[in-house]
Amino acid sequence: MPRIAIIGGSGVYDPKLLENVREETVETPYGTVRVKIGTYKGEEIAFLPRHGEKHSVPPHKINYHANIWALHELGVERILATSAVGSLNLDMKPGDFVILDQLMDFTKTRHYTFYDGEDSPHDRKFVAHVDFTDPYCPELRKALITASKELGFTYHPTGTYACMEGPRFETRAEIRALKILGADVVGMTQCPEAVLARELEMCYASVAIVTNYAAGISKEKLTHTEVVELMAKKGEEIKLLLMKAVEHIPKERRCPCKDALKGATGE
Ligand SMILES: O=P(O)(O)O[C@H]1O[C@H](CO)[C@@H](O)[C@H]1O
Ligand SMILES: Nc1nc2[nH]cnc2c(=O)[nH]1
Repeated sequence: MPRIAIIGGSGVYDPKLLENVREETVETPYGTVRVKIGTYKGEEIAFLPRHGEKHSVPPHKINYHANIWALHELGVERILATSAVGSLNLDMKPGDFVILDQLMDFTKTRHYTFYDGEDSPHDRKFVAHVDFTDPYCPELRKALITASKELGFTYHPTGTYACMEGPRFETRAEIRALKILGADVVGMTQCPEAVLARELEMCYASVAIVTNYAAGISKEKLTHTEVVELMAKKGEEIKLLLMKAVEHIPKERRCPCKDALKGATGE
């Protein structure tokens, strides 16, 4: 049973980092999910490409609920995710790794919780308001930071991610506003993926890979081609980083994630 999962974002579509890969189909109250499961140094790891293996699912159409619920069903406790981002911070250049520590949600049409009371399509029909002060697991962030350091990669130990609805890229004015609000990088997938993991008391952290400067900062037109091309170039490093990070994940969970529902339901 995999304790750890990797969710691959743009450019990270296959579990080439794993051996003896099999596929499991998981039925969830939100739909069916196919999850690859393999091993790395004897540790079972689940892998899920959030946009599908052929990048056929746009960010606003990803079934985040089914994905996170399926990983929970498989017994996953810890999720490491990649996300390709635009940078608003000149110190965070294309090719840099950013170990996210904060996020702001500017998405518009998404469904943000598992806890819809009586409308919930499962037996968790209670109301829950989870703490999200620190949206990323401190233990997983530490593992990603240690791995980045050990591998000698150019990385930033903190970064604030602004999640936009997409699928379009931002306007110049939107990036100007996000900069004032303190965003370092911008993407389209961390919300609701991060909070859904927290709602099921799973640890979640994301390593953002800067693929471009954001609209109005970049001198060039923004293209998804540029994003995928840079992610392909960084493929080997991303694989090394994720695997090294897995080696640093403590067996014992001593983080607040595992008790996220304590106090959240008013009980
Ligand atoms: O966040 P990931 O899945 O890496 O994808 C990023 O890349 C796409 C834009 O090129 C958007 O989906 C954005 O969120
Ligand atoms: N929203 C958004 N997502 C991205 N993913 C990679 N680059 C970008 C960007 O500039 N904006």
